[in-house]
Amino acid sequence: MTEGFRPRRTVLYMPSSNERALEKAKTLAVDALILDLEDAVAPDAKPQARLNAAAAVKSGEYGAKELTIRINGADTEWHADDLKAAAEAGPDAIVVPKVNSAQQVLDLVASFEAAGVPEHTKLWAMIESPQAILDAREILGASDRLTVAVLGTNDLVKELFVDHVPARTNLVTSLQLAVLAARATGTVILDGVYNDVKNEEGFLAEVEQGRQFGFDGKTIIHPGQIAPANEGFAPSEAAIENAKGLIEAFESSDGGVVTYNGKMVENLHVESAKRTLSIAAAIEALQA
Ligand SMILES: CC(C)(COP(=O)(O)OP(=O)(O)OC[C@H]1O[C@@H](n2cnc3c(N)ncnc32)[C@H](O)[C@@H]1OP(=O)(O)O)[C@@H](O)C(=O)NCCC(=O)NCCSC(=O)C[C@H](O)C(=O)O
Ligand SMILES: [Mg+2]
Repeated sequence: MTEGFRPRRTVLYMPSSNERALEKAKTLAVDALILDLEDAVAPDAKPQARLNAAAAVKSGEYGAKELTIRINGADTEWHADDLKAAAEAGPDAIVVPKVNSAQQVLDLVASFEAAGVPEHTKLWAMIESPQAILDAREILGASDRLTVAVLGTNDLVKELFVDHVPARTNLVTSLQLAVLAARATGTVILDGVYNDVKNEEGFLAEVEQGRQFGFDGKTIIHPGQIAPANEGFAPSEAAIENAKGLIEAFESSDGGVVTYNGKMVENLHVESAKRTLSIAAAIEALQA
C-alpha cells in the first residue's frame, strides 16, 4: 500500500551466513539490503545466519541503507525462530518468500503482531509463483503493512516449467501483471534478480527492460550489478532537463495545452515531470 517515496533502485541480497559479504555491504552504494535467511543459506548455517542478520541490523553501521531480513516461509521449520530474531532486531522490513494469497498476508501481519515485530518494520512480500501473479492485486492490497512487492523470478521460472531466456519473453505477461497490481494498490515493486553475474550487457538490458515496464528498482545479487542498476533506475540528466523545461513551458502558459520540444504537454505530463524531479531529489538527498 502507499508510503512516502524512498529510492529503491538497488536492493542487494546477501546470504546472512557470509560474514565477509555482510562486512563489505557496509561500504556498498545500494539503497537497500536483503539479509537472506532463506534460499541462499544452507540448513546447517541458518542458526548462525540468523544471529548475523540480527547483529547487522542492530549494529547501526549501514548508514542510510534500508535493512531488511528475508525469513523462511511459514511452512518451514525455521520460520518461527527467524520471525522471533527479526522481531527483536527490528529491521525496516521483513521479506517473506512465496506469498500466495491475501489470507496469507493477513496471517503474516497477525503473526508479526503476536511476535512483537515493531510498528516501523514493514512486510515486503515476494511474488514468485503463478498463483501469486494471478492474485497479485488481492495480495498487495490486503494490508497497509505490506509496502513492497519483490518479484522472485527464479522461483517463477521454476514454477512455470520454463527456462531463463533472453529478454524474458516467457515472463513478460507475469512481469506486467505484477506491475499492474502494484500500481493499482499503491505498492512499490522491485524486479527480480539477474543470475549471470559476469554478463554486463545482459544485465544492462534487463535493467532497462525493468525500468520500461515500470518497476521501481531491481533486486541484485552481486556488487558488480550496483552501478548499472543505480544509474538505470534514476532519472537521466536528459529526463531531468526535459522535466524542468516542460514544467516551465506549461506554467508560463494559460494552463491549457502547450507544446514543448515539439510535443504536446497537458497537466498530466506536468504531474509526471514533477514525479521525475521528486525522484531525482530523493536520490540526491539519499546520496548526500
Ligand atoms: C553469486 C555469488 C555466489 C558470487 O560470489 P563470488 O564468486 O564470491 O563473487 P565475487 O568473487 O565476484 O565477489 C567479489 C566480492 O564481492 C563480495 N560479494 C559478492 N556477492 C556479494 C553480495 N551479494 N553482497 C555483498 N558482497 C558480495 C564478495 O564477498 C567479494 O568480496 P571481497 O572478497 O571483499 O572482494 C555471490 O555474489 C552471492 O552469494 N550473491 C548473493 C546470492 C543470494 O543472496 N541469493 C539469494 C537471492 S536470489 C533469489 O533467488 C531471489 C528470489 O527468491 C527468486 O526466486 O528469484
Ligand atoms: Mg525465490
